[in-house]
Amino acid sequence: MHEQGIDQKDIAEADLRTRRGVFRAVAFRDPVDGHEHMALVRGDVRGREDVLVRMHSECMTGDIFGATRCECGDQLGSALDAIVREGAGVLVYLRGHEGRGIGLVAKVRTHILQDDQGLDTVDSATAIGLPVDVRDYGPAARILRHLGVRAVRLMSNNPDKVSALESYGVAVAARVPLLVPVSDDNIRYLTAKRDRLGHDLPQLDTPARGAVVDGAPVSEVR
Ligand SMILES: Nc1nc2c(ncn2[C@@H]2O[C@H](COP(=O)(O)OP(=O)(O)OP(=O)(O)O)[C@@H](O)[C@H]2O)c(=O)[nH]1
Ligand SMILES: [Zn+2]
Repeated sequence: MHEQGIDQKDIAEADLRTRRGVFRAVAFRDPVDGHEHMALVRGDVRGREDVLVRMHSECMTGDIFGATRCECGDQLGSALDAIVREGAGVLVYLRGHEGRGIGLVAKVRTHILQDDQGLDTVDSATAIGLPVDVRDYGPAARILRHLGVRAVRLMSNNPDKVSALESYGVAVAARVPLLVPVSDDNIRYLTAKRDRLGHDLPQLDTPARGAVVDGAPVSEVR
């Protein structure tokens, strides 16, 4: 099968100083989905088989405005901190993933149903005739290949993301939990992800809710 690479005209990179550290910011337009995505790269990742990687799905409410009903904003910060601690790694920020791929307006519609009718994150999507998850991880696989990453340690609590990335030919050496503390605001969302979507969220079981993990690569699974 012919494999589509990223054309030089569709990619540009520069150093980016952030509050969390300095990264190489690699902006690229994906040849398949046409979205502009960004990879933040730290350290030397080319040719390595143990690269700490986060594939982060765009969540405007959580990432930009710090909404507390989901844990996206905390995960974004924790993943960058983990990469800085590690000395090397890649965070791929994936556009077009808003609302697990249904878009921002539709996601906010699901919030209305969650708030007014008590539906969870799964039923609130299907209630408006939309799929629960239509994200494509091809762009992440293509930029990781472009960066010369040979295998990754994937920061995620979602086992499906491991198989999705592997289906694009990127080897996943391990899954690294990226757990944020449970709060009154996010407990409904986290519980639904565990019970309906099969995410591995052990912090929901610990009695000392809120005291757990900060995104450090605590223990690697598989
Ligand atoms: N449809 C919908 N999407 C949501 C909702 N809350 C958050 N999202 C989106 O969910 C995406 C993140 O996916 P999650 O299911 O939280 O987590 P994940 O990426 O599968 O797993 P992790 O790697 O462990 O973070 C982001 O794009 C959010 O915009 C919601 O209530 N409804
Ligand atoms: Zn979110």
